[in-house]
Amino acid sequence: MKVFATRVIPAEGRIRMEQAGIQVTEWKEKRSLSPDELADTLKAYEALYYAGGKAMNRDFLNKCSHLKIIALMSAGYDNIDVQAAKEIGIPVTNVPGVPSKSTADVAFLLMQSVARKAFYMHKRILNHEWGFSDPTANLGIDLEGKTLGVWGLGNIGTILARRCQRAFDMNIIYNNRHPNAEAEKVLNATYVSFEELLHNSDVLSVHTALTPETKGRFNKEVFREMKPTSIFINTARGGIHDETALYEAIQEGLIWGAGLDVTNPEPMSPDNPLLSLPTVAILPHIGSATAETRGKMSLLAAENIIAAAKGQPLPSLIKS
Ligand SMILES: NC(=O)c1ccc[n+]([C@@H]2O[C@H](COP(=O)([O-])OP(=O)(O)OC[C@H]3O[C@@H](n4cnc5c(N)ncnc54)[C@H](O)[C@@H]3O)[C@@H](O)[C@H]2O)c1
Ligand SMILES: O=C(O)[C@H](O)CO
Repeated sequence: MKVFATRVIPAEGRIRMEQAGIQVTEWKEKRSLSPDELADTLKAYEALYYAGGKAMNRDFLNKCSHLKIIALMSAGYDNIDVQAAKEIGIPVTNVPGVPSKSTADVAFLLMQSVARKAFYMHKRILNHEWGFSDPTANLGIDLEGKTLGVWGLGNIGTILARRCQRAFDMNIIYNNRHPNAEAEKVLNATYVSFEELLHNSDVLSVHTALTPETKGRFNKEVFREMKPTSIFINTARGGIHDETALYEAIQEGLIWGAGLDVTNPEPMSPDNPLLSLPTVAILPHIGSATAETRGKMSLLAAENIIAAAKGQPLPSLIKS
């Protein structure tokens, strides 16, 4: 089988495929191929190893109906029309659960960074503005004993909740499509309505997928319902919050601050006013970016390709 990868992929995954006799070609340029360029390129391949790039809509998928598999090297699959792929007959796989710990760690990092204005303090040092002696200056917020609200208590939300409970003895509330009895038992978490989540969270962390239902959900009206001392965290997808509304909400004191690993669009413009706020911490979508996790993600995507080549059941086929 001949596989085209949309980026240079971690060696673990590439070597695994090569050992299985699969020929892997990687797109090595920094710019992403346009959908038309990618569709043209794929005429010479039987499988797509998607490690980032442009969104894959029905029109693109129709042009690639010969593919035996599209293997995503991500947990999220909002970048592809899975329903269209199913109708066209292209199986799509992802890497569910593999990036969860590393991504929960980034959410944990962001909430502490916002609570203590860490990114802003770093910028001040670079600007020769170290010298604060006033005991009322530089004040942050303690997280100990506060309430973490998780929107979407799945793989990542559950790990974050456990981290917060162990490190800061935080109380856990959550809202999910369905109550999660197992998590409630392990975390002593309480299921609440979306409105209660907004009203009662000191830190509100978003972990749902980006879907038509979650898109733009965190708008000005929603931020208005949150505590003025609360911290908004999003490591899921930038499309879930409205960035202008988020900026206004912090400026107007509707919430205390925000930590984002995902923005809308990506990359975020360096001129975005959010970047100038002391209680904001923004990272360039690095949730899964550790050597260990990226290696494991690349391996599971490779295993899916190998299974497709052998005509075996795919380890992590997206069914919906
Ligand atoms: N920043 C990163 O690098 C990074 C890494 C991995 C995943 N992600 C993102 O994080 C998301 C979550 O990943 P996960 O592995 O925890 O997924 P998951 O499927 O295990 O958990 C998502 C949870 O959200 C719930 N949910 C979905 N829609 C909802 C809604 N409208 N209201 C309430 N709850 C809803 C689901 O029931 C589920 O419990 C992914 O979809 C992906 O977009 C980001
Ligand atoms: O969904 C994921 O796994 C990450 O966001 C990387 O795309």
